[in-house]
Parts: sequence; structure tokens; C-alpha cells
Amino acid sequence: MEKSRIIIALDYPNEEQALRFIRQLDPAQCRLKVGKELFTRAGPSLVKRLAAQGFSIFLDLKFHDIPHTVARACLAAADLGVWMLNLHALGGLSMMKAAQEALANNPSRPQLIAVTILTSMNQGGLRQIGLAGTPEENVLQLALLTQEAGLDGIVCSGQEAPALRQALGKEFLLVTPGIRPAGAAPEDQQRVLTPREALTKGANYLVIGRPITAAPDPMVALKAIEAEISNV
Ligand SMILES: O=C(O)c1cc(=O)[nH]c(=O)n1[C@@H]1O[C@H](COP(=O)(O)O)[C@@H](O)[C@H]1O
Repeated sequence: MEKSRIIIALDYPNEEQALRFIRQLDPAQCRLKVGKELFTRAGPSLVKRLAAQGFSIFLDLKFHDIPHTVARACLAAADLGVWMLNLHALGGLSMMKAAQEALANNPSRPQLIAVTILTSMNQGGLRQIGLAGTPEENVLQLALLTQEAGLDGIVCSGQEAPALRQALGKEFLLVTPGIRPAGAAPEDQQRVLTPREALTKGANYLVIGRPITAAPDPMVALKAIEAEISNV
């Protein structure tokens, strides 16, 4: 069975709640994202444990620091046996190159991707931090920089995927959060698409948190999303 294009964001406040949910999952069925909240609570041991159970783990710590620090942090993340990890493209070309070079000869080299413009940002938010242009223009510029640094892909909204796919080619990974099934509340997300729309527009992976984890029955919500994308 081909591994799922769904990456479930385990944004739980503690290990116990995360494990209660994970016990219902099969590693062939989905990938798991461990982000800042759960990692800060449960630490590297949970990441190692889930990877040892056969889950593909996306460690989402969005590194953004000087090149030396980020390169060393990426090596530490790779040692946990994760499948994917990320940093912020806004950290710049030299930071991304340092991370890429640090991992280049790593025997268990994870997929290294860069967050472009957070899906919680809209044009007004970009203005506030001094960035001109539309979200799509900024995402494209950061994506081209990420590709120049030799990374495997980016995090973006599915809304930008068609233009990115055209500019970056078939192999470059487009990982898309901001996924909301039709009719679901966007909450703090600004650039949203449905699971089906994001894949149709060229996304490789869907990062989905609350639409699954905060659903009355998360497994029912997951199955509904699987059904929605089964023929895309
Ligand atoms: O890197 C990420 O995963 C990420 C980047 C981004 O631009 N937007 C974004 O929402 N995310 C993450 O994707 C997940 C989305 O969660 P929900 O909005 O609950 O589906 C969260 O864990 C975010 O930290």
C-alpha cells in the first residue's frame, strides 16, 4: 500500500492524549507531524518511539537561526529517525545551505523542507512585517531560494501550488497545511483549501490537524478525508 499523503498534526497538549489517538492508527495509513507544543511537552523520546513503531514522522520545529545553529539542530533531528523536518526559508540562503550540507552525508537523511509564508498570514499580515507583494509572490521567491539551496521542498498553501509546480518542476515537494474540509471553520488559517482542491492543484502532502484531531470522532473525520481524496 502506498503511504498516505495525509500528515496528521499531533497538536496535543500531552503525550497521553497523543498516544490515545495514535493507538487507533496504522503506520501505513498516515504520517504524523510532531510540532512545537507536543515536542516541548514530550520531547525526543516520543519522536523516537513513534519512528520505531514504523510511523513516518515530520518533525515540525521550523528552525530559524544562524546557519551554524540550524545545521547542528538539523543533525540532532536526523538522529531521532524522522522522515521529514523543516526550517524557515526566511532564515536565508546561507542558513538553508548550511542545513542542507550538514545533512548531505547523513545515512538516514530526512526530507528537508522550508516553510515559506505561514498559511496563517494574509496580505495584511505581510505588510505589518514589511513585506511587499502578494502572499503568492513572496512564497514563489522563497521557494526559488529554497530550491537554490538544494532542499527537497517547501511548506506553502495549496492556493499557491499551481504556480509553484510550474516554476519548480515535478520533483519538488509541496507540503500544504491550511487544509479545511468544505464548510469547516478556518480558525487561525488564512490561506485554506479543501483536501481535494490542494491535491488537484499539485500538493504532494496535506498537513491536517484540528479537522481530524478536534473532530467528535477523529477516525471518522480521517476516513471522510481519505474518501474525499481517494480518486485524486
Ligand atoms: O510547518 C507547518 O506544518 C505549518 C506551516 C504553515 O504555514 N502553516 C501551518 O498551519 N503549519 C502547521 O500545520 C498544522 C495545521 O493545523 P490545523 O490548522 O489544525 O489543521 C499546525 O500544526 C501548524 O503548525
